[in-house]
Amino acid sequence: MFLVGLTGGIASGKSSVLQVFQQLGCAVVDVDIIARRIVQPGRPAHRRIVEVFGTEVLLENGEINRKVLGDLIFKQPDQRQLLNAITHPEIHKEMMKETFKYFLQGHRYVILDIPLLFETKKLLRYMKHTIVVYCDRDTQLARLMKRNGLSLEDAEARIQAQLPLKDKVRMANHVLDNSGNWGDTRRQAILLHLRLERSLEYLPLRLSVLMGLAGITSLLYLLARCLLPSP
Ligand SMILES: CC(C)(COP(=O)(O)OP(=O)(O)OC[C@H]1O[C@@H](n2cnc3c(N)ncnc32)[C@H](O)[C@@H]1O)[C@@H](O)C(=O)NCCC(=O)NCCS
Ligand SMILES: Nc1ncnc2c1ncn2[C@@H]1O[C@H](COP(=O)(O)OP(=O)(O)OP(=O)(O)O)[C@@H](O)[C@H]1O
Repeated sequence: MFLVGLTGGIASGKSSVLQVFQQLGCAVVDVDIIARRIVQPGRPAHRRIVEVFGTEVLLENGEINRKVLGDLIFKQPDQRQLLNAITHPEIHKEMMKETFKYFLQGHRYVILDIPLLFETKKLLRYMKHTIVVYCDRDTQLARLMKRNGLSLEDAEARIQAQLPLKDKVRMANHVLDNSGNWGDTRRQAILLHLRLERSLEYLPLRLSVLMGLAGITSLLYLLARCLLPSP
């Protein structure tokens, strides 16, 4: 089994693209969903968040007030680091569990949507392929403001909290341009899926060619030893 890391910028279209892969039958892991699960009341990360950030970041029902915590951490890098230090180890544990479950189910590869794949770099070494979902900055800003109902200032703060998307494009093996209409992005994702599948077929083929070559070499060696007179 191999792993494919899907990443991009905030609101660049990662979740939408992940859904396409899921519809095509791929095993997918969505880190944003895991990040929401591990901060539910009663979980260790929830307790740590309240200890560090206080009860001001809670809703009346005890759940995390994501708007308040978001406004805090996207504007203050030191606060963001504190939150990352609490949540990331828990997120990684859950990610590994979900990926292992897919491995046991016999999936040959898993696509993981990891927003901070290139920022934290920790998980990069496990990825055979990396995909960046890109869109130009104005489109990203407009989609983020619309989806989250954010002001220009708040949306810009969220984009600034991550590496520039253009840098991520340079680091990726595959890039999906989601600046245009959704149909176009969907087509790009389907084509990439076919390429990934082909690379899977290629692997066993390459392995059998190598094993065949090794077999022929050993055979020739044995023949040479039998036929040639010993010194
Ligand atoms: C700050 C929180 C409460 C804001 O919640 P909100 O519902 O508004 O956003 P959501 O969780 O849907 O995340 C939306 C996007 O924000 C970006 N983002 C989230 N956390 C971070 C972070 N710590 N640093 C930079 N970008 C981030 C990602 O692109 C993510 O896809 C939440 O994002 C959170 O708990 N973040 C810490 C966990 C984390 O690092 N998640 C990112 C995946 S590793
Ligand atoms: N090609 C497109 N045309 C128009 N709207 C789009 C397109 N792609 C995505 N969107 C919209 O842009 C918003 C962001 O998309 P999406 O949630 O998939 O991004 P994301 O990268 O997963 O975001 P986040 O980083 O916050 O998790 C959504 O409201 C989505 O419906």
